[in-house]
Amino acid sequence: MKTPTATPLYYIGLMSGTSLDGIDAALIAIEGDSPPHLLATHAEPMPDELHRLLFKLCHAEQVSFAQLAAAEHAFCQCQAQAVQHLLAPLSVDIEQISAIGSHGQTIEHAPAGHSDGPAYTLQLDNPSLLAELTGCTVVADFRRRDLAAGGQAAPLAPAFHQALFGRADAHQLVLNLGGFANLTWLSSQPTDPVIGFDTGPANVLLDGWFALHQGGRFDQDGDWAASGKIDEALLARLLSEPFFQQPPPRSTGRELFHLDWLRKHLSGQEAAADVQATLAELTAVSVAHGIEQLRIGSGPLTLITAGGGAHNAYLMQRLAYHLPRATLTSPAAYGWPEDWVEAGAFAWLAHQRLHHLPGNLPSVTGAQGPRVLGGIYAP
Ligand SMILES: Nc1ncnc2c1ncn2[C@@H]1O[C@H](COP(=O)(O)OP(=O)(O)OP(=O)(O)O)[C@@H](O)[C@H]1O
Ligand SMILES: CC(=O)N[C@H]1[C@@H]2OC[C@@H](O2)[C@@H](O)[C@@H]1O[C@H](C)C(=O)O
Repeated sequence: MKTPTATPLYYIGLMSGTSLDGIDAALIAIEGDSPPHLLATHAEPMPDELHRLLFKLCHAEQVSFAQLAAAEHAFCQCQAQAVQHLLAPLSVDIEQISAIGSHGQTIEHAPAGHSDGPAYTLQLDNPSLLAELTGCTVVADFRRRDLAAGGQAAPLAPAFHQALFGRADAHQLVLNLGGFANLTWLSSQPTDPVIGFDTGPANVLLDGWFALHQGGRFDQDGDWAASGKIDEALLARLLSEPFFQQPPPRSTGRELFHLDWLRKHLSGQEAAADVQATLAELTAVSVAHGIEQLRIGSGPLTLITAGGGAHNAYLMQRLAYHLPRATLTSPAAYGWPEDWVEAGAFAWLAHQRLHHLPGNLPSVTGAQGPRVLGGIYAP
C-alpha cells in the first residue's frame, strides 16, 4: 500500500450536482496528514442545450441512445473545458495533477431499487474520454462500490467533511444546501461514528417552481420566497411524506422530490409566491428535524453551511429561526468558500482511491464496511 507523502499532491475535483447549474472545478493540494487545501476554483456554465438534455434524463423522459451519447459527450467536453479554464490562469501544468476526481451527473438514484428490482444509482460520465481530452488520470464511478456493499451510495461528502472540519476540541455540524440538503455530524470524540444523511429537498423544488412562475434559473437571494406567506396547511401536507420520518441511513433525489410531487399536495388555491415561501420553509424545517434526529443534546451548536442555498438569504433566515441554538458559519472560515466543498470532496476522493484508502463511511451510508471507491482511468 502506498502512503501519502509529505510533498504536496495536486488533485482536481469535478462536481456537477443535482441543481444542474454547471460544473464546479476545484484544485486542491494534499500534504501528508494535514487537511486538504483549496488552491483554485472555476465554475463552468452548462450550455443550454446540455442543460435541457440532462434535465430530460433526470426526469426519466424518453431519449434515444443517440441523445444519451450526445449528452454524455457534451458533458465530458464541458468537464474538459472546466479543467482547462481552471488551470489556464495558474502556473500549474496538467502533468502536475495526480488525478481528476469526476463525480459525473446523477441521472437517477434509487438505493432501494424499484418494485423488487435491484438497487441502483446512475451517474452519466465518460472518464475514458475525459482522460483522453485532458491527458490526466481520471478517477470516477465513486458511488456504485458503496451501493454494491449494501450502502446508500450517498451522501459521500461526510468523510471529506471529517477530514476538513473534524476537531478534537469541538463538535461540528455541516450542512450542504444543494439541490438536496445533507447533514454531517462530527463529534469531538474520535471514537464516535460520523453520522450523515440527506434531510430532503433544498434548491431542487425552489428552482423548479421559480422557473415555472418567474422564469430564470433561481430565486436570487430568496427575494420572491420572502414576498410570499408560509402556508402552514400545505407545509404539513408536504411534511407528511414518509421520507422525512425515515431513520438514517437515508438519501434521496429527483425521483421522489419533483414538481409533480409538489403539485400532488397543492389545493390549487395557493398563490405562487406563497408556495415558494412554503418550499423554503420545508427545507428549513426538515433540516431542523434532521438535527433533532441526531439526538445530540440541547446545547449550543455550530452549523457550517455550504452549497448554493447558503446564498439564499431568506432560506438562511428561516434556518436560523428554526435553529435558535445554532451559530451558522461559513466554511470560508476554514479556507473553503461555500460553493467549493463538494468539488473538493471529489478531488479528495480521487486521492483516497489512488492511495487505496476508503472513501465511504459505513456509519453514514450503511455499507457493510469501508470500501475503496471508484475506478482509475489512466491517460
Ligand atoms: N444568490 C443566490 N440566491 C438564491 N439561491 C442561490 C443563490 N446562489 C445559488 N443559489 C442556489 O444554489 C443552487 C446551486 O447550488 P449547488 O451548486 O450547491 O447545488 P448542487 O451542487 O447542484 O446540488 P447537490 O449538492 O444537491 O448535488 C442554485 O440552483 C440556486 O438554487
Ligand atoms: C446521488 C447523488 O448524487 N446525491 C447527491 C445529492 O446532492 C446532495 C445530496 O443529494 C447528496 O446525497 C449527494 O451529493 C453529495 C455530493 C454527497 O454525496 O455527499
